[in-house]
Amino acid sequence: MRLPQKLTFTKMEGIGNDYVYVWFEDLDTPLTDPAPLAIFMSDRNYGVGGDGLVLIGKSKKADFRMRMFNNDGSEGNMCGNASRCVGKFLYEHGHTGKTNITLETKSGIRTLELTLENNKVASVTVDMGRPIVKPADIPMKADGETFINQEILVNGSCIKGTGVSMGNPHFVVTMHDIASLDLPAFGPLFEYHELFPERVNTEFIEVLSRQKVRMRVWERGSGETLACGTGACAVLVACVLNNYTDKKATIELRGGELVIEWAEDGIVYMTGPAREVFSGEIELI
Ligand SMILES: N[C@H](CCC[C@H](N)C(=O)O)C(=O)O
Repeated sequence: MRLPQKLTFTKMEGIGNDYVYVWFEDLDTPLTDPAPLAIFMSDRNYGVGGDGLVLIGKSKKADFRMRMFNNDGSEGNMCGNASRCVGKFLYEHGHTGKTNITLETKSGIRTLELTLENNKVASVTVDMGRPIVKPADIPMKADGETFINQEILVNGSCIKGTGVSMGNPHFVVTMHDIASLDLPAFGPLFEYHELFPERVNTEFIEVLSRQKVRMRVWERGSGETLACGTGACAVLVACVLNNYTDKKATIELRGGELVIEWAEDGIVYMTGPAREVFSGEIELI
């Protein structure tokens, strides 16, 4: 099935992590390789503009399915901010009347709990699954059962960090004054570090209290974004493993705040807003 000449899209953002959303009835057949479409649609000069592209469609295993692509065209296994926006899109564009939706992702089936205000989706709570901390499964080229506050050599400097996967790989680094970090220079040194065979999303954090953490993120495949949902979850998990915070905390990101809880059932829950910016139609070049 070929791509249509014109594509209807919806631009949405989850605390500033903005993606272009496209509904495809069947996510397997419409595109042989979605990467070029993701690169074009994400382009802030020649396309719609965003941190990436999210395709939404029907699923054989859950209510719906999403596939997300970073703005370099690489496919991510899970996207926390996008999953909240998908919930809002599905409800407000008439694809469902349910406020409890199951969503098939590359990292497993997630549950979305929509909170309505005046029949609009005000916030969404997502079951983000169980964190993975064994280095081989993150994946990281390191032995052992965990990689907690251990050193890696970055550009000649020893940097301590904690490895966590939320379906996608994360490395959490505690620093002073993250606002002054030159992320465009520093971020790629982690993203392409030899320790991470599938690259990595890196979070740089300041612990403000046992209930609040400030973070910036350099995302695999998208660079610095204003927010990263899976990253916020990885930060909470890393902070609990290092006894920096309680098992529920507010994560302050450049684009806004997320409440993350690592519950007694072992699942990490993320709660936050989702917003539709505009919809439109674009001629594919
Ligand atoms: N760049 C990530 C995917 C997007 C994650 C982030 N935007 C989120 O909200 O979780 C990766 O390649 O693993």
